[in-house]
Amino acid sequence: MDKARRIAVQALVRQEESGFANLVLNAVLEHQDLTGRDRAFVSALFYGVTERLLTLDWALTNCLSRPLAKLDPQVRAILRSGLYQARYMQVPRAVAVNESVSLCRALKKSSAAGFVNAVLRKAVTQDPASASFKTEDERLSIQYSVGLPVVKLLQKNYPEECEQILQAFFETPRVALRCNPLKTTLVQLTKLLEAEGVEVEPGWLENTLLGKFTGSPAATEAFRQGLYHVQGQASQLAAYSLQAKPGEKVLDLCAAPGGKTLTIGEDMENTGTLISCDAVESRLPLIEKAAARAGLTNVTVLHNDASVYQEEFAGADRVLCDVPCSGLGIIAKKPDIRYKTMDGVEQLHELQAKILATAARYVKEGGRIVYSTCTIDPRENQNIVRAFLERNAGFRLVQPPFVPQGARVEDGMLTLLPGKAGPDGFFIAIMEKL
Ligand SMILES: C[S@@+](CC[C@H](N)C(=O)[O-])C[C@H]1O[C@@H](n2cnc3c(N)ncnc32)[C@H](O)[C@@H]1O
Repeated sequence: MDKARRIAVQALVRQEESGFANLVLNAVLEHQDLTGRDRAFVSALFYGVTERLLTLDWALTNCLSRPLAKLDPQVRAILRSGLYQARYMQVPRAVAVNESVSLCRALKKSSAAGFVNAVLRKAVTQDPASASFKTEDERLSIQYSVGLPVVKLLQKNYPEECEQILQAFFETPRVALRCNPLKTTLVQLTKLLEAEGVEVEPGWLENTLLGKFTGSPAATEAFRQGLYHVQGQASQLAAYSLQAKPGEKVLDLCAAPGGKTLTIGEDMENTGTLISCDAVESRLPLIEKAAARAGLTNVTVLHNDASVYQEEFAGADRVLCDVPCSGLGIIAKKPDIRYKTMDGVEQLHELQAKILATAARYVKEGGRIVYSTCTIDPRENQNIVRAFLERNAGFRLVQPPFVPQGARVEDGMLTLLPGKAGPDGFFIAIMEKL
């Protein structure tokens, strides 16, 4: 475990210097010879610290006479990881403190050992739930470890639900799976997964299962055989909302890594034409591999910018615009999003509007567009769709084919709030061309 703690600290230092949590952790773990248990510990500690960063830093700052930012990066990471273990990992306080002190020595920071010991002993007693803050936004930000820009946005748009949403960002739900009806049935898949030790229960939609895995959901024999793919229930609902039929021409304009492409291709019973594109070329093999594993041969994967018109896409029956977005609905899965500044959102709104406007030129009469995001910022959702409909009188909103319990429907537009309607925040609008 000593090695696991050291590697987690190295990953935390690396993350402060650059980049996305998952990329940093994968890079750090790549060349390490660790047992499965140690690997899981590194991952839990690294993601846990990332997830609780503002709370941890608040507690540490209360026990320091100089700014946390001025400390040596390794010492800072040791303090954060020691405090996280004591507060959130059921590691006894004395063990978390002593291991952190030993880590100082192992990382040649012996001069900081006494300091780390003293700060951690004090910091473990700090609790934001019983502390007082200048404003309610500040309390929510520290207690739920979400940056102020995101807290303000949630408070403004969802004053009643804000705290419930923030709480939901800490929850780890069962893994949602989409059964591949081209290769198996739900009954067969259930049996196979249970035989592999996975507990399952039915999900919202006909081919959905919720699984409790002990390891990776991509490590089962059933997964290798392409009998299912992993896809959040809200995401499955977005693909289902397209109601793609066999033999049709369907476009998935922002498709990587391909989750919705698979669901749509299966709904089309592997017939017709499904054009699956993404603007990031390096992500296209993800779609290709997933489609091959699922046994789909009706998918054409293309490198394409969805905001630029392509003549060959015209005459489509259905178009999915699962546009790039701020991702505020999936914070539980991507802890980096907690600390988004929301700078540059206007450019994102422009791109989203352009993709939808371009999609509208592809769809034929009686066909439909699904516009979806994994965010709950109305500026990326309702505002984009309403502005589009104002400019395009030939389209109308269609009621969703399934409304999960707790979801909101406004003029047919569906909003799922985390903790209210499933674990993920999501937006789905279905528009039909008259
Ligand atoms: C929300 S993700 C799509 C998830 C995917 N639909 C799925 O279910 O697996 C958005 C995708 O849009 C892509 N993207 C960003 N800008 C784009 C653009 N201008 N045109 C097409 N794709 C774009 C990103 O690379 C990213 O893969």
